[in-house]
Amino acid sequence: MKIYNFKDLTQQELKKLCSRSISDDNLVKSRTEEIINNVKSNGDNALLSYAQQFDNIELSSLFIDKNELAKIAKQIPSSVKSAIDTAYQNIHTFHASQLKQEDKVETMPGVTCWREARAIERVGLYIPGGTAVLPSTFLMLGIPAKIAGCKEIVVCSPPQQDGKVNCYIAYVATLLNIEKVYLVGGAQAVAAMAYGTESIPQVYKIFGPGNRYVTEAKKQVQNSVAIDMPAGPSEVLVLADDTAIPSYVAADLLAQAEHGTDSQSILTVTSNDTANKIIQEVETQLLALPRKDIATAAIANSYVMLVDDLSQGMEFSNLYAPEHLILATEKHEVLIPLISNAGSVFLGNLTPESAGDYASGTNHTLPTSAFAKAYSGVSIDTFIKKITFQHLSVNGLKNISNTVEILAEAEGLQAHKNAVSIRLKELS
Ligand SMILES: NC(=O)c1ccc[n+]([C@@H]2O[C@H](COP(=O)([O-])OP(=O)(O)OC[C@H]3O[C@@H](n4cnc5c(N)ncnc54)[C@H](O)[C@@H]3O)[C@@H](O)[C@H]2O)c1
Ligand SMILES: N[C@H](CO)Cc1c[nH]c[nH+]1
Ligand SMILES: [Zn+2]
Repeated sequence: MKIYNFKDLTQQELKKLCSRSISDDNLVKSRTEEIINNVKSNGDNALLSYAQQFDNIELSSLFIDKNELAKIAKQIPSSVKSAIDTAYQNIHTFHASQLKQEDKVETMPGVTCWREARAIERVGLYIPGGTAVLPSTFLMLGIPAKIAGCKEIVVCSPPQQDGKVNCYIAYVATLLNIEKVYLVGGAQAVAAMAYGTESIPQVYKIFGPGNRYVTEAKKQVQNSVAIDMPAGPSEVLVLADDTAIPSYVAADLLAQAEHGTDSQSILTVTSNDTANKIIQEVETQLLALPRKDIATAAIANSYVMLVDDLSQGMEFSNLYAPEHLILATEKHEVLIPLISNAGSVFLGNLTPESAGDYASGTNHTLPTSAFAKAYSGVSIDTFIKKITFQHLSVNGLKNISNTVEILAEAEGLQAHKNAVSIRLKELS
């Protein structure tokens, strides 16, 4: 891993190090555009031919229905079933706690304003399945969608080699009472949910992480459909000092590196000595990983940032705005107020990022590519809209009328003024 020293870098150099751009970004953009246009024009036929091209499978059906999902789900080993059940409970508990009704507010006597939440009626969930099938993502998206009360939940995930989904995905589908899982991956799945095809219903909002094609497609369809956020290749920034445990930090860096060759794991560290111990551990642990090649490529795409102290480390972290921030230090409490940009934060040496990936309860669908500067991770809020309401009593109308009439006149909008005056006249 290349080592940089924060205080030696110019603003321009820091900006470049924080950018997640990759040399073939333009190629991904144009291929994605082509895929979206093809799905728009050719619907299901385009989806079937992409399944052949990208997933090496000739599909006889574009979906698996509820009955078949229930049959496949029975193959799940009991240990995995109970791990999914525990994760389900924790994720459900944390997300259910986010459902809150807001108070009505009287802004002036007789003028009452409030907001009420309504679920987005039709949502589309993308469950990644290219380099690894992620039933955990199905839990992370399906549970809040159900709690929020979304009526129609469309689920897309790439097909397996047998033209079906695996038993973990099928089991989660049965837990969530999902009608169908569509066997479509990549940019084509996003296009299908954005515009609809003969088989796949058009939705109002698309959720879920994915590779660069999926994430680029979500960005490109935004003129027709809402999206949760850009949630692309996984990334982590670990901020470590001399109280960090090198083997733990190395394991955390590798956990995100094994997701994909374009993942990034950044070590921000207060001493050269700790940096070297951690790098050594990364090299050792890497050799034992089954996904060694993927993780090696991601580590080659990563780096170490040396900082003078933890607060300078936080300054860099806020610039980088990581999807995951791990504070590998005993002094994590005092750093919390300094965090301004991060998707999800893991505090202290005993809190591995994998806990949040699977089972602690927080959501693992999080903004990448520095979008943590402006977006939050998925939560109940992502699946609802908030509608504002207002009611004016007689007193309220009298109290507000003068202000509205003067402002309407100032804007030259006579009809706006009339809408108040006509009511006021009736009252006098
Ligand atoms: N940010 C988050 O919250 C979060 C959460 C979980 C996973 N992730 C990320 O999701 C990603 C999952 O990626 P994945 O690839 O394993 O699965 P994926 O399901 O996102 O993508 C697989 C699909 O990509 C398409 N594809 C593959 N190569 C293509 C090409 N050359 N041209 C066009 N389309 C192509 C295929 O249709 C394939 O079915 C990883 O990068 C992981 O780090 C992010
Ligand atoms: N780390 C991923 C989010 O970037 C989520 C995940 C799913 N499975 C394992 N990890
Ligand atoms: Zn992960």
